[in-house]
Amino acid sequence: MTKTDTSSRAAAAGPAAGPTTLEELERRVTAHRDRPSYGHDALIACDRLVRIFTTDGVEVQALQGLDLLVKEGELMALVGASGSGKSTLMNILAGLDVPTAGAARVAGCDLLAMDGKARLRYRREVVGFVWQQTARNLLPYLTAAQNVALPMQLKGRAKQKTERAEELLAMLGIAEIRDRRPHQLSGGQQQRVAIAVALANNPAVLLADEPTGELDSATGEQVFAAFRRANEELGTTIVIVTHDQAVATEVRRTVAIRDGRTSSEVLRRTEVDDQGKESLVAREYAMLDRAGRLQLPAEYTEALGMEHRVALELEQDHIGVWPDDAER
Ligand SMILES: Nc1ncnc2c1ncn2[C@@H]1O[C@H](COP(=O)(O)OP(=O)(O)OP(=O)(O)O)[C@@H](O)[C@H]1O
Repeated sequence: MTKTDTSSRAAAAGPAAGPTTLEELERRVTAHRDRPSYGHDALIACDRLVRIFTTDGVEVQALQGLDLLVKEGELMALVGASGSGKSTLMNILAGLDVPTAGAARVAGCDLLAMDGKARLRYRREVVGFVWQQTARNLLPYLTAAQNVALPMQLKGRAKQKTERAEELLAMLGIAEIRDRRPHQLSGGQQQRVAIAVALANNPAVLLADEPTGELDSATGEQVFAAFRRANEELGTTIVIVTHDQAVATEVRRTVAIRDGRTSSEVLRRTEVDDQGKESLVAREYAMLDRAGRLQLPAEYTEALGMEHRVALELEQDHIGVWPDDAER
């Protein structure tokens, strides 16, 4: 696609591309200037996030300008092929790693500007996390209730800790295992205790990296139900990285990451037909990044033989993308 190509086609596209008056231009400039900043109302806002790893002189760009907004109270899933950058993003959001460039803000905390003390407070109080490896989430010599109480003790909330630990275990349906140590629990029970631990200090965000990865599907469902419960009862914002199709399709929003960027999103909503029958409707969206770049799904471009150059047409309510017709 060349510039001339786009503008000549756009010029032919009718009213949307019609002549522009000075007033119209001024109005657009003012509207642009007065626009709220990117992600101003989001709880998690990643803006052109870059993470470059250098090992033995070789650079790997794990995140290549990733944009992501998550609203307060959302329960959403992140999916993507191995190596696409999911864990890198989660480690940054968890405050365990620092991005190379870009901006990332979680619950008002600037993840690039925090000093060591602020980072520690962030990890203890603002975010909670649940890892795939069940053993990584819990201390083996403490009981379930003691594991849940520990983060509160570290924060200096020793008084309420026993009561809150029991409340959380009960909410997640595992009150009866409070006095057992991790090795006396099933994988699913361990992950539910891990969720209670992560929720102990009432974090703004709960992050989970493949939390059902080591579990069979029935147990995975129970663990996912515990996340849903936490989201509904406590209003905690939850981001789950998953390969598990069942989890990915159970949430209202699934964001796909490809080559270190968010590439597409599936939104699901419940529709009620004339007979009052409910059904879940899913729609896939492509992501337009802040530089105006769009990743077209490979199966679409391959089906139409689109490779390097495509033709664009601006219409009143959509933009058309056509295979290259320059040589015809
Ligand atoms: N500490 C590191 N040092 C060097 N390269 C790294 C490091 N961590 C991640 N990478 C590289 O960055 C890219 C993204 O890795 P990441 O672990 O974020 O992917 P992922 O989507 O979580 O994959 P998976 O689903 O397999 O866990 C990969 O190419 C990986 O090899």
